[in-house]
Amino acid sequence: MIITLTANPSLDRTVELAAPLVRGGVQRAASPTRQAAGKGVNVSRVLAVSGLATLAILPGDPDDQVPVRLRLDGLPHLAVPIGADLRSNITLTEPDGTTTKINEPGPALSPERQEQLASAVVEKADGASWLVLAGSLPPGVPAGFYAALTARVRAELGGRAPRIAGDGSGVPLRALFAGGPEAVPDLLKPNAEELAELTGRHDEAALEADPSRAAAAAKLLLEDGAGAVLATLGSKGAVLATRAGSWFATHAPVTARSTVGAGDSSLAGYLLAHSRGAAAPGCLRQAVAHGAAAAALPGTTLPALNQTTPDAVVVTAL
Ligand SMILES: O=P(O)(O)OC[C@@]1(O)O[C@H](CO)[C@@H](O)[C@@H]1O
Repeated sequence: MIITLTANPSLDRTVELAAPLVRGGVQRAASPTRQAAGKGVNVSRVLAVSGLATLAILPGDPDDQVPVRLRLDGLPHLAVPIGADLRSNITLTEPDGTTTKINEPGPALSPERQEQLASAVVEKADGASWLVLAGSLPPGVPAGFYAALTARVRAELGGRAPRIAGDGSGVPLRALFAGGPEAVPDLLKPNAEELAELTGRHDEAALEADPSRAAAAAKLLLEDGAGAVLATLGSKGAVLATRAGSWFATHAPVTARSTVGAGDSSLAGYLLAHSRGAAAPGCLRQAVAHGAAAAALPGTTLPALNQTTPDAVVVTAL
């Protein structure tokens, strides 16, 4: 069982433009779609569609659009009521695959709601194989929320605690490394921008352009205690750094329609392969195959295992 926590879920609204975006103009949308989403929800969706047992934990009232859609979609989830509407995030895609995203802050979570969410996670994580802590934190939630939860899960569950993966950006990820060794995740999944921000090593473009630089930056996070770092590098592929070695993987070119959810799909691909006993290069291969398949799909549409092409991925040791 893989548990995901999305502290700040969203209703993702995607507008596919039939022509390039004209700022200040009026344009007609080709096909608007709405999907219950957020980083952890997306990871759970990819796992579920490929047959892995998963539970998505999130805040949300029973009649909110996000839990309502999750029920209709049949995705196993646990929504902790918060008495407020969840956010709606907007994605604009252009014909050349350019993806523009506008994310709302989300509703504030009171300390009482935060505790309800955290205790639901501790209860459900008991005996799970992985716990994924993913996405931004809504207003009112302290930056150290994921770090404190990681340490609490390990302290309360001891040997029954799952491995913990962190996926997201900015302050909550940095806090994982500031919270002492017991808060550092087993797996971290930054993109190039997040890796640059976390390590202060190079800028995003330099890391995307040069896998060895990305691996060197990822190794700094291993020195800080992370078990493994899966750094996604957009259309270039991804780097996996572990104590046993580092690898770079790249996929044959795909025509991108929307990159939303590509990173979440990569993480899910990694977890799928890991759950099936694959070694590190095999986990990286499936991560990149899932990321590429997601980029070729519209909006926040996410791929099943049989829509991915791991044979089109080349993995090299660094
Ligand atoms: O604002 P956050 O929590 O960082 O990211 C939220 C989000 O952009 O992440 C997913 C894609 O990774 C989308 O489904 C969702 O809208």
